Amino acid sequence: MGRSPREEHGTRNPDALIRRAGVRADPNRDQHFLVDDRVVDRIPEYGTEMDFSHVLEIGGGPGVLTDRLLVVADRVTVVERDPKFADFLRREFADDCEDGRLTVVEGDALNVELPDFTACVANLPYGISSEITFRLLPLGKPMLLMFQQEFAERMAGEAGTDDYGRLSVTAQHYADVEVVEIVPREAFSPAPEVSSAIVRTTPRNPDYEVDDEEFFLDFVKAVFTQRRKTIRNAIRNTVHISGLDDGDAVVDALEDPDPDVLPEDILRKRAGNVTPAQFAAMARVADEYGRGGG
Ligand SMILES: C[S@@+](CC[C@H](N)C(=O)[O-])C[C@H]1O[C@@H](n2cnc3c(N)ncnc32)[C@H](O)[C@@H]1O
Repeated sequence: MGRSPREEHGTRNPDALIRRAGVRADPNRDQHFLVDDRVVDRIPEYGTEMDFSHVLEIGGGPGVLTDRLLVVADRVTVVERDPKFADFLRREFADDCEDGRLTVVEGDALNVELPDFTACVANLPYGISSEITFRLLPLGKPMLLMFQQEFAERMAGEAGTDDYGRLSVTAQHYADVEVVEIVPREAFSPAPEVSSAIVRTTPRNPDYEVDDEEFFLDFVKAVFTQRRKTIRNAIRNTVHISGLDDGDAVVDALEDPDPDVLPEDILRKRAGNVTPAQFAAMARVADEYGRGGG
């Protein structure tokens, strides 16, 4: 049928793709391309439970991952900001574009309109890791994303560990987050300064209740800005961030918390030891006693 070279030769070789693209990678524009075939081959394998009918890829570059995604997905939409790479992807995968199996969207992944995708798989531009992740997570789709290792571990961090922080609570509010593979610098060209890690996110409803999501996320952000302080002081000192009208009233209400949802010493704890469910319970109290003059 004269389809893509994939059908005759299997998947495309990363070095050959980069050579054919003929564009020098610019690390200042978050361009670090995967060159280790074994890593690229494993990425979709972490998503065997995912619905790959329409996969979104952010940052296609020379198309190493795009090529693998076209093997496992019915359809792929790739967003690429650099016009030279977007143009290359359209040429290199011309057959897939013509068939409607690949759509190349040229633009900034933070602003473009995203399609109605079923899963997202990407070796992300690290400069926008946080912003793009929090654009995608609320959409409730499963994802396999490559991050800097430290960022990945903070996303997956559990209460009581060094990695646990605002990023852990907010990411895990939307999904279960697992680090599935650490990827060494040498797997990329040019090699980035630090190791990377592949994260799998599986959307879920949290096992706690939040009435006002925006306030909950602001409250978590506020308290973590003072992670070395006790919760008592952190709540009082950060009303300008959490948006509370009366931090003292919240502290008073938490002196004698509901033992079913909060430990009696919650005010003496520090943010790093407070679980997401406990944050949610505190946010409910804060909402009731500390907002709107209530
Ligand atoms: C880390 S590279 C990954 C390339 C390729 N997927 C791979 O694994 O080899 C990130 C890619 O994202 C592109 N990029 C950077 N910022 C972007 C943005 N804001 N929106 C869309 N693409 C972006 C870069 O041009 C680059 O091609």
